Amino acid sequence: MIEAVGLTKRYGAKTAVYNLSFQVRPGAVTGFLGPNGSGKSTTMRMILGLDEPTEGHVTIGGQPFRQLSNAPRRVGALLDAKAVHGGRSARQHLLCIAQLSGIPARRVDEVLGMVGLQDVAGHRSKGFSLGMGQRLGIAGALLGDPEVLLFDEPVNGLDPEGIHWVRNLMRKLAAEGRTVFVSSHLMSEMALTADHLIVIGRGQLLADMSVKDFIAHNSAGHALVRTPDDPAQREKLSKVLSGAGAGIQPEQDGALRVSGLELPRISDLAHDAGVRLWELSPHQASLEEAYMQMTNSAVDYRSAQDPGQGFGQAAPHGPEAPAQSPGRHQPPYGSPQPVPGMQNPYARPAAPPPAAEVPAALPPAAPAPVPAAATTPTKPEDAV
Ligand SMILES: Nc1ncnc2c1ncn2[C@@H]1O[C@H](COP(=O)(O)OP(=O)(O)OP(=O)(O)O)[C@@H](O)[C@H]1O
Repeated sequence: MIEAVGLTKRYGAKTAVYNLSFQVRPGAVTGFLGPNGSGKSTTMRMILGLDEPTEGHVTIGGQPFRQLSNAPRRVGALLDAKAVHGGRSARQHLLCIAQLSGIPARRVDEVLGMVGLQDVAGHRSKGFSLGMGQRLGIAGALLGDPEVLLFDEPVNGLDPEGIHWVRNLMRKLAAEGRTVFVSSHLMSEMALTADHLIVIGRGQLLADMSVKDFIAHNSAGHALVRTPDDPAQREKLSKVLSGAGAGIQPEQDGALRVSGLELPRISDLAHDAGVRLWELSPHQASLEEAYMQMTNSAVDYRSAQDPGQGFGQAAPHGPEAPAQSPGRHQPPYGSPQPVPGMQNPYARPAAPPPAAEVPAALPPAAPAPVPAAATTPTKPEDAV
């Protein structure tokens, strides 16, 4: 098991990770999610003893990585697939690691076979594609047959077959009882791969729960309502539903996105108003929508022209949905539910501040405010 307690990392004035506490348990794939620059790699480096925490600590099996006996056989990691001597062949690269770690040379051919690189084992890695490089990195992580595995963006650059293969590999490793911690930007992929999620934004913990609970707690479910193609009918229904407390958002195809009311109530109100419905369907937010909703204010680097802007946002009209009864899994067509015991430091305030403003809920020692997020598509350090 990996356990982080109050993990904080500051680089000068920049707080990359702030007060992170979580556990990564064996026998499951735990997805590590967060927008660019949210502190995922920094956290993984601290787990692996490559960076010293400013505050807090992190252990693997109860001990800091650097104090583990026989660490290469207990922990395997893929952090940066490009960190390979390009002049060496795949086999030579893995042999070097094996020799340094006291791992028998025969294991090299085993892992080359496991990742599908056996036919190019003698080729120099500088000629490898991005996907082949990822496979070589994964082979390096598997070399010591470790019980704890960390993968930073393992599907980066892989084709669909490769992504499918990584998914199955992660699940197989977890089924064998290993601790598997995987960071990814691909939400849809995490939905298929991970059992549990740890989500961070600007270095802080946003969620630590099962994939199922994450969607249920963070999705703003809504109903799609379609009337006959008559603006007067649509207008009439909008007024009636708004009057009953619903949030209404017109869709481009003429349908209405209705939040805050149960489907039967929408149906009854439409019937009482004499408006016929051609469609009344529930919409369950996907993991991607739930994630976008949660991290929306925690995105450091956003394109100035975001075609997905507005995606997953709360409906602009009407009051918030009434509080849901505890224990319900699916919020019925309302706003995201607060997660018990979990504070979202980036929760959207009632009147959203300008993009570059610091969210009001941020604690004093939180990461520094982000400069001009809406116009800075690249990391500040990239410009140096
Ligand atoms: N050595 C460093 N010196 C200064 N700042 C750093 C250093 N390493 C990371 N940072 C900053 O800390 C923050 C977190 O970076 P980190 O690479 O951990 O994020 P990430 O979630 O892995 O991002 P990405 O998904 O883009 O890889 C970023 O703002 C980054 O610029």
